[in-house]
Amino acid sequence: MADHEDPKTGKKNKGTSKEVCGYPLSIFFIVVNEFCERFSYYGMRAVLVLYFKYFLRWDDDLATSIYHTFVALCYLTPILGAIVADSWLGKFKTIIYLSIVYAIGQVAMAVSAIHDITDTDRDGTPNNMTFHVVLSMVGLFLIALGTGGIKPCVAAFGGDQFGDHQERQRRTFFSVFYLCINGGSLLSTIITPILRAQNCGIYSKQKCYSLAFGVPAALMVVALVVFIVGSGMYYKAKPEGNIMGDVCKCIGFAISNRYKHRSKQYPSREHWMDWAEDKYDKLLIAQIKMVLKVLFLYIPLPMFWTLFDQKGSRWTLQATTMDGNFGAIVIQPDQMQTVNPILILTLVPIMDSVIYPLIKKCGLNFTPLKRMTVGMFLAALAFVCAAVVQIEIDVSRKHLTYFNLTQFVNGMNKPVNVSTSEVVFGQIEKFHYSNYSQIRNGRATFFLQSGQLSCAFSRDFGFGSSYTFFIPSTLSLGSNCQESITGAEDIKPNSVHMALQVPQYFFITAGEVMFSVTGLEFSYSQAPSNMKAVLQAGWLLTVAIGNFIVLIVAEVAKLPKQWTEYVLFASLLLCVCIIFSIMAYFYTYIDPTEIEAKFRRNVGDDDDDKNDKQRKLEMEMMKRDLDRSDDEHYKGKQTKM
Ligand SMILES: N[C@@H](Cc1ccccc1)C(=O)N[C@@H](Cc1ccccc1)C(=O)O
Repeated sequence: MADHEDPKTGKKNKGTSKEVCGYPLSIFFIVVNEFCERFSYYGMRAVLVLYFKYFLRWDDDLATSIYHTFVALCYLTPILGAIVADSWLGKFKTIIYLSIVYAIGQVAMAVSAIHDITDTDRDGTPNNMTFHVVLSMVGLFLIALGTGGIKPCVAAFGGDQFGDHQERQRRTFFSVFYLCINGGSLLSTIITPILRAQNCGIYSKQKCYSLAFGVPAALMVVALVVFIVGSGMYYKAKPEGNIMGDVCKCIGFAISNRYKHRSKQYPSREHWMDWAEDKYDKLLIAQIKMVLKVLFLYIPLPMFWTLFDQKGSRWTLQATTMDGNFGAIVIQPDQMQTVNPILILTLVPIMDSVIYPLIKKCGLNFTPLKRMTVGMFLAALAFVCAAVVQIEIDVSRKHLTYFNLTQFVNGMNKPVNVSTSEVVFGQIEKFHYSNYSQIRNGRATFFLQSGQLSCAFSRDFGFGSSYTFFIPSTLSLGSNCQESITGAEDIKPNSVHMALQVPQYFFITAGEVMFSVTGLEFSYSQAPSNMKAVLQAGWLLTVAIGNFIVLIVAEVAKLPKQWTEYVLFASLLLCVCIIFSIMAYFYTYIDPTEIEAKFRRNVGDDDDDKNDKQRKLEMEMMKRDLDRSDDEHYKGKQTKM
């Protein structure tokens, strides 16, 4: 791509690569890269807990804690990636290097799941579990570093490809980007569990975790290759030195200088950051003000993610107490989560092409911060729906889980062994009964074996039901178990249907579209040019904090009824939403490029005395614009909430 120099800013122009329908061709490679990367991440995550539980043989508590620690790490590492990108390597190289780390991590996970490597006695189970545990932990650490590290860079790098004249296209890009994330995650959350359920192995056949991790690993390699192929077409903004170090030093100097001049004899300055002017460049101070303004606005945001991320935990647990029978198909509780990406794929185009233009036609200025406020409100509404569904479940609930309890009574004059592919009832002595065992809902096949007698029968199980099966005394070699074995329903299945969760999924996803898609673009558009990735990382940090709040609130509140916890979260978000709307009201949108350009121009004009007055005036205006949120001066370009 040929970069052109902007005579005003002195910087390389972007948005000048080959264009297709007004979009830079380079973004095609970026969105395909994101699709493959998200496939890789969500696909691996979908089977991770089961890998811990069934392959590494950890208990539920350990599996859950390591899983959440991994997810939290994935949202903390963006800061690292952003600092490396903005201060040292630039976004392009950071994405390449960290993608390699990421792919190595995925391959390590796939290798760690090959049981044959240490299965020396060839019984189908690994003999050196330490090898598998260590390799998978190393793999997960590399993945967290890779996925988190590149996350703020890819979105910001995509935004960088657009020129100033392509603001509308850039907004559409962030929507398409979000669609790709959800397309990739939807496919992978459907495919990897299917791959896991296959049997594979050299000496003995086991559930194929290596394939379930191997395919995401391959997709990560594809993501990297696609990104490299687009290399010649990208606009690559150069990193501007250790910007984070400069920012910290500048803030530190402003604070200490302000403290040194605390006496009343010194005139006050408009903004506390202005105390850094004695030593630091005005442009850097202006850029720091821009970042601080946005970061201040971020303070209430973690509460949104606190509610959002409970889809995967609380809502899935809620689904386990519901009836997932949809006639032709039976939906498992964890499969309900795919409703989110499905709705995203439908709602993003509807919002972009119908709802937002319609609102605009009605003369309403639906600014990004207004959208985010509405998004928060919708998420709170989703939790009100979840509370109503929970009350419905509590009223009608017969049983606590989506497993069904099943026992056998052996009426034969000899012992019998009963098992399914997942559960072993063990040997039931003659005229005895077995303990209750948990059977998954849906269709289950039981295998009976007693001496020469061997037969099977299948039954459908409703959610949360309990059954007793009678093995008749007449059962003998050649009997048809399907007909001979009778069952009695001790407890009726759950009666509240999983479809009732659809409204809460709808509201939380509509909220996500308004909040998350908009926030992603807002974080990009309001960041100074040299801190785009840093602000993306700040945005992702709100996700990490939101996840910690879930743990804290659930631990501290310890409410006896689940529905009251949902109401508590809805109320908290509603309060936060009101606070955010007030903060947003006082926020003035800025155009960082324009402000930076003016600062640069003024530095360039330094020795031009004729422009001195004009320069001073412009600088004052820009400073005022950054300092005072009620400033209406740049009304054309910069609007309020
Ligand atoms: N809607 C989610 C993807 C998802 C897919 C399957 C189950 C649950 C979620 C999404 O778009 N995620 C984005 C943005 C995001 C959202 C929450 C926390 C961090 C980022 C993503 O980049 O993964």
